Amino acid sequence: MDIYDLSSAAYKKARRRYLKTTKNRNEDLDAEWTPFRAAEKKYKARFPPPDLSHVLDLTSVTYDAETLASGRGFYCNGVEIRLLETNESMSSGVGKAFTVPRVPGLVILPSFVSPQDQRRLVRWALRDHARHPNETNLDAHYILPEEGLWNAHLSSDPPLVRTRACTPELSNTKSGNSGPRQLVSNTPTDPANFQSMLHSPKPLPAPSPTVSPASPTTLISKLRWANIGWSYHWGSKQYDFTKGKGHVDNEIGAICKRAVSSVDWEEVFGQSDEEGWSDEHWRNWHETYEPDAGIVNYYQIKDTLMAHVDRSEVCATSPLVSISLGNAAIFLIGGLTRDVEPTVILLRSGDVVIMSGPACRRAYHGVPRILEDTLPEHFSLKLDGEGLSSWTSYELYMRTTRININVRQVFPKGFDPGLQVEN
Ligand SMILES: O=C(O)CCC(=O)C(=O)O
Ligand SMILES: [Fe+2]
Repeated sequence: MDIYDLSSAAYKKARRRYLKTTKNRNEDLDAEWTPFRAAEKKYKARFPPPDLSHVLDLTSVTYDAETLASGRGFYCNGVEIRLLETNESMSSGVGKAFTVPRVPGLVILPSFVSPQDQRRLVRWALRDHARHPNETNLDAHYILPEEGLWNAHLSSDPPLVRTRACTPELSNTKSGNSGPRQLVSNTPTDPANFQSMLHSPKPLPAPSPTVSPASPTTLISKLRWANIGWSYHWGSKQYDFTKGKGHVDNEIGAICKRAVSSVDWEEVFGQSDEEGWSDEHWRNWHETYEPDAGIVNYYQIKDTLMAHVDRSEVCATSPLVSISLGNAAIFLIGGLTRDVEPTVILLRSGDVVIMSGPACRRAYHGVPRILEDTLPEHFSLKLDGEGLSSWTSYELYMRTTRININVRQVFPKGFDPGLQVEN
């Protein structure tokens, strides 16, 4: 038949028809997509590269005294924002706090963490935190080295990291029997487990006896998260309080508290007419805020975090503080459903985002894109009082990485979950 002759008119006609219907089908699919999904798709696309002209970039924002005196919001790349702290002269956004009226309760503090502190936090996240007793995504499969994965990776004679399934002496122990956690075994799109959506295009190996021992250097590139404080159970999407209250690093806690107390919450509440905002508890955040849980996310350049809501905390309105380090990211934040068009925000190294109050704490958000080659210069420079050689391996890792330290408060301050917990 003519249709099998690639040069025939019949074939060409059929191909035109096929392309047309496929295009229509794709357009139908696009039409079904929620605004949130459409934005994810747009910013995730490698080609053509996304247009960033509608992305809120607070380090480049400028404003004048007149605008500020008027008390009105002003626009950055089409996104309405308000400045919380007053400043008399024309100034840049660095060192200030901004709100986004479309997302009541969202506060952004550009460059809140100094370059030195950013590097300290990177060291902490890799060397001190991604190791026992803090759970990581790798624990499902591997018995991570006693000295920590990062130290093993740097060692001149790195040990091979053994797998759980291949370790006979552990197979009868409680942890051996409990099997690998569900997180890594879920497919990236499994809605039962949002953190599984933090994925690379090459998914982590499924937990099975066939997982092979690996070098610490290979595993470092597969590190995706490490738990902070109260242990989170990914299968049930609940905190597992029986595991005891894990420690929240003092410096992390201090940065989060400093961020929360640097904000004039009266002003934030005053901008919103949302029901419940006048509640005393929220007004007194700066006094009652005490972070007790969280996660460190380690994104490689092609990783994404799909739309989700962090709803497991008992304190449904207490601030969630999120610190960005390394390469910049596109952060989307919408509303209570995926039908709300998200605001698109560029998060750079050192930026702190606070998600607070009933609307913002239950808003869908996600990270569809890490922007390659956006590691700030201060990650490559020699900083005073810090040995350059010891920093080089961190810089190398960070060239293709974004780290996000995401800190929450599960319980109101002083609340005792009333469990017999092991420490
Ligand atoms: O990486 C980010 O900026 C956000 C991470 C996040 O939303 C989460 O860990 O729940
Ligand atoms: Fe989140």
